Amino acid sequence: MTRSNIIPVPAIPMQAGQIQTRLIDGKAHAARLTAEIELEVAQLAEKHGIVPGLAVVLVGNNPASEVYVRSKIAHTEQVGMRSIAHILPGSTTQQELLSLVADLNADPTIHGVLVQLPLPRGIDAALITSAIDPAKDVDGLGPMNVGLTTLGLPGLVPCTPLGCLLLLRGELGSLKGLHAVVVGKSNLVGRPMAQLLLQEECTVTVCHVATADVGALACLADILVVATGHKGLVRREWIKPGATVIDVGINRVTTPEGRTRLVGDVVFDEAMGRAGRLTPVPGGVGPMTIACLLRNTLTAAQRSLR
Ligand SMILES: Nc1nc2c(c(=O)[nH]1)N[C@@H](CN(C=O)c1ccc(C(=O)N[C@@H](CCC(=O)O)C(=O)O)cc1)CN2
Ligand SMILES: [Mg+2]
Repeated sequence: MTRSNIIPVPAIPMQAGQIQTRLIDGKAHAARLTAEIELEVAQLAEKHGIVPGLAVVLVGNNPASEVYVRSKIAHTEQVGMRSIAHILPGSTTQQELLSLVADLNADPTIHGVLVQLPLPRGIDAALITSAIDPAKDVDGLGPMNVGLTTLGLPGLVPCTPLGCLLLLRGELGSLKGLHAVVVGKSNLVGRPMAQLLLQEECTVTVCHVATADVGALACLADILVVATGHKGLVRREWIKPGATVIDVGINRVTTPEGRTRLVGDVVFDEAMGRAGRLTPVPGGVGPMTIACLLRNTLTAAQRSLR
């Protein structure tokens, strides 16, 4: 290369004390994981003649859930697994749903069962997730898998926190001794996330809606995981310079031009130049949720051979 074909790149002005934030590419991490899964699915078919089967149950017509379910089905089939969709009307009763779950539990061609959340009013989500056979509970949300995750024993780990953990391990290596602050205590993300980080020998602080000064705790974190569903919650001062920030929030906002776009719980522009590493929304945690669902479905099928 001669000097003449080096195109000068305009310098991006960095303020004093600013950090060059590395964006965590969730799509790339998920693509690597998915490629491994695809190989293992082929091996399972070749050696044992088994094709993992995933039953996806959607009740009602929540537009976001419809998108996620379509995406789950498409990704399942892309890696060579089978997916069986049960799309039920919003009028479905709890008893009808329990009866479907019982049928899926008894079906030997189904290795994974998931019921998309949220469920319509009148259906007790905890009752439904508890009814899924723990060996097929690929969302890891039933009491047996929650218990196994808490004890650090091999079960099925909830997809979003597992995805966050794989991103953190992939980016940072060992997490031992790091201070992790988890903001949010949902069954889907916050609680299992805290347990997984504890398993990695992090020092874990969990903040939630009743925590007095979340910012004062958040800014002590080497790893900050935010899963609250409140857009704009995490401002620059909440982030310790150089911290790794995992933004699990997915909030739909309308731009002044009338378009819808997704934002996280972290004010992205303020986190840039402050965090050491940051997951974008979209393209951060979301793709890993789907990849981990595939991982859990494959694991459930592999374990069914034992
Ligand atoms: N039974 C379950 N219900 C729900 C879960 C779950 O893990 N199990 N998680 C969420 C929704 N969810 C999967 O179900 C999910 C959310 C987001 C994404 C994702 O890929 N997001 C993209 C953006 C996609 C978009 O444009 O909307 C991203 O962040 O890049 C995947 C899965 C609640 N319910
Ligand atoms: Mg994301």
